[in-house]
Order: sequence, then C-alpha cells, then structure tokens
Amino acid sequence: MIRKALTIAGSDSGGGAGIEADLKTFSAFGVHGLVAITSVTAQNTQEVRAIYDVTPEVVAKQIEAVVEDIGVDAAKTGMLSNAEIIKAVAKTVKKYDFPLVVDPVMIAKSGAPLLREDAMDALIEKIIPLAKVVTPNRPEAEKLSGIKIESLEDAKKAAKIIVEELGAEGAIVKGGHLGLSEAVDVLYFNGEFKEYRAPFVQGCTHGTGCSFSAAITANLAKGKKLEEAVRIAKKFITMGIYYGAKIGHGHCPVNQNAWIEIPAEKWRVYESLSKAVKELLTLENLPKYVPEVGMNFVYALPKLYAKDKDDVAGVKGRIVKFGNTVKPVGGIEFGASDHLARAILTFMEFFPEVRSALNLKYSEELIKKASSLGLKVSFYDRREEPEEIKAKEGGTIPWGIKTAIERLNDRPDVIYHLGDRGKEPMILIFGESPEVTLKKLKMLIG
Ligand SMILES: Nc1ncnc2c1ncn2[C@@H]1O[C@H](COP(=O)(O)OP(=O)(O)OP(=O)(O)O)[C@@H](O)[C@H]1O
Ligand SMILES: Cc1ncc(COP(=O)(O)O)c(N)n1
Repeated sequence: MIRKALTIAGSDSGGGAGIEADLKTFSAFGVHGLVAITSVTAQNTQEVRAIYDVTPEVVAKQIEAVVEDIGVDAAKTGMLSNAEIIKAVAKTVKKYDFPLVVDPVMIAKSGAPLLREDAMDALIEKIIPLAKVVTPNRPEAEKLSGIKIESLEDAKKAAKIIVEELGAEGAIVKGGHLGLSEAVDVLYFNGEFKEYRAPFVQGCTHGTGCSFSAAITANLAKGKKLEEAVRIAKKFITMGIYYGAKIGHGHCPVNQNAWIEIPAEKWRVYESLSKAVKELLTLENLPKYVPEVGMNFVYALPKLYAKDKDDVAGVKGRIVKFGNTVKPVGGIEFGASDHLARAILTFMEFFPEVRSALNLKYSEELIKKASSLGLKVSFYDRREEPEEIKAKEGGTIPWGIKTAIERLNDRPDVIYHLGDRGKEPMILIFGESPEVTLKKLKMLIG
C-alpha cells in the first residue's frame, strides 16, 4: 500500500525549498506526494525575484481534488503568503481529518518575506490550532510566542506557549538558528518536552525547514508516532545538509537524495569490492607482492558522498601473508582503511572519477614494467615532506599523493614512494572501480 502526503506550499523555481523540496523529501521516504500550490516564486539560491500568489479558490480546489480522489494520509503547510490563502486553507483542511504539520514559513533564507505582515494574525488564529505539530525556527517561534529566544530554556517556553496558548497539539522549536555547537530542537507534545540533538554541520541549508517538516509529514503518513517521525526527520535533515550539493552562488540546497542514495551506493560499493577482492585472492603470484604491513584494496562512495574514511570501504585488518598464501583478516567494511582511504580521498580531489586503490610491495622491476605497459607512473619522496606536514598526524599521504599528481601534471595509474626510516617503500595502483584497479594489477604482476 502506498502512502500519500500532501504539501500546501509555494514553488521555488530553484528547486531548493518549498513544494520542490517537499516532493523530493516525500519521494525519499517512498511516499506519494500531492501538491496544492499557494504561490509561484521566481527564486534561486541567492534571491526571490518575484512572487505570484494563486487565488484562494484554486488553492482550496487543489486540496479538495486530491483528497476526494486519491486520499491524504498526512499533510503539511509551508509558504501560505497571504491572509486569504490562509483562510481558504484552514476552511478546506478542517473538512478532513488527516494530521497537519505546520511549518510557519515567514522569511526565506535569502531574506525575502514569504508571508505578508498582515497575515500573521490569520496564521495564528486559523492555522496553528489545526496543527498536529508546528515547526518554527527561532525567529518564527519568537513571532508566534511573543517571547525572545536566547537559550534552550527560552525555546521550551516558546514551544509550550504555542501549544497551550495558541492551540496546536505539538510544537517543535528548531535550533538551527540558536548558534549552539549542536543543532538542538525541542518538541513539546502531550505535556512533555523531548530534545532532538545532532552535530551542527557545515553544508547546504536552503530548504532545511521545508525538508524537515516534509520528512515529519511523510513519516506521519507512514503511520509513525510524532516523536518517532521527528527522530527520523532529524537524521534525514542532518544528512541532507552535510551531503548537500554546492550548486548556485548563494545558499545551496539540502540534498534529500542522500537518504536513499548513500545506502544504495554503499551496497553497490560493497558488492563490487567484494567481487574484486575475491578475484584478487585467487591470483597465483600475489603473495610475492604483499607488503610487510599488509595490502588493502579500497573503493570510495561517489565524490558527493566521499567526505571521510567512513565513506571508503576496505578490507578490515588488511590482506596479509599467511605462509605461502594470503588471507584477508576481516571482511569488507566502511571505515576499515586509514592510509589508503586518505590516499583515495586526496586523489578524488583531483580526479573524482577515480574511486578505487590498492597497495603493493615496491619493486623497481614493477615500476619499469608499468611504464613499459603505458601506465602513467608518478612518485613522491618522503624525505622531501615539509616539516610542518610531517608534524601533523595523517598529513604525509595527502601531501604525497598531491605531490605525485602535480609532478606528473596528469592522471596517474600508479604512484610509488621509496620509503623512509621505518617506512616501507610502496606502490599504489588507482582505478575508477575495483574492477579497473584489479585489471591494472593483473597487467603488472600477471
Ligand atoms: N548547520 C546545521 N547542522 C545541523 N542541523 C541543522 C543545521 N541547520 C539547521 N539544522 C537543523 O535543520 C532543521 C531545520 O532547521 P532550521 O532552523 O534551519 O529551519 P528553518 O530556518 O525553518 O529552515 P528554512 O530557512 O529552510 O525554512 C532543524 O532540525 C535544525 O536543527
Ligand atoms: C517557496 C518557498 N517556501 C519556503 C522557503 C523557505 O526556505 P529557505 O528559508 O530555506 O529559503 C522558500 N525560500 N521558498
């Protein structure tokens, strides 16, 4: 059975906020999205250039049309723009009994007003009392509650006022604007407070409020309890901000796809690397080339999602010599590699399409062979590493890979270094996928 969620909101031509963000969010949760457009905005990541409000009658008709034929399991409101639209929405929504999430959108991230000054009373009187939950940010909560919010305690007071005095069933005051080290949201519902915490991340924040309230709506549509819906929405929004795509010249938009793409890509990476490692272990003369420190074989998520070592899969405990054979110590895991993960993440800063690498014991003969086969080879010399980088934990590999790439001024297939005191010389092979990397290895040692 497919669940249906309705968004009653404005359109953002930049696809970052409003209806567009809501639909992408519904989709990410596998919920069928329905829309009642209140206003068409000409908008990008920098500014709102024009606002054209739909007539209240047409807004109401959109809601009726979808409820009466398709059915609505939960709905949300976003930009309502003016008092007439607010009244029409309230009158229409009242006829039905689906839970309503109210995101009291007032001002866009770019600073443009999205609710007329004279519509505030109508919002408070007509819409707030219909809400299962209201989701104001700090400035919106200040307007609704009439109190100044400077701390978590103030946020709690405001949430309580919105419920007890304005008549919403629940209120969640968001902490994105509180300036704390964590993004803390407080929910007041059923006479109790609940806090939702996530690390404050650098990323893309256009459309956070819309996507967060849409995620709550989608999960209510799926039958989740409000507290659970908020918990999931919080995880969803943190991920969407962190993995946002840097498009446009202003506030870049949340990436709702991260929620479904990351698990899907992780599975693809896992499968592809598992297959390649299995084949690697069957190579007859491999033991000869396994370094003393062991060998690893890594594959990173696509560039947008490859931020740190946890976004790179590798062999847990590496592949080690075992008598005359080789053995993987553990299975394929994300975060299993440290050195090679840093190498591939640095490589991807130059060539994002190259997502896989493995390391081999150094031999001069292999390097000669690589060149004679037409593979592009570069190197770095650990003795040339600047002191300030040496002093920094984990700085050598990124410096080395960068140095080798800049030296070649091209995309290398192979990078080697001759070691240093206590450091074994090493060869690294790079490829777009584990399959390609393995092919290069087979050319070399086959
Ligand atoms: N930089 C950040 N890192 C982590 N979480 C954040 C960040 N910014 C906002 N959030 C979270 O995102 C959700 C939306 O909060 P925010 O306060 O940004 O909403 P908003 O101002 O209504 O958004 P919008 O301006 O898009 O309408 C909340 O859960 C908030 O805690
Ligand atoms: C149509 C529409 N609805 C809502 C927002 C708020 O989102 P943000 O504060 O991230 O700009 C917006 N900019 N446009």
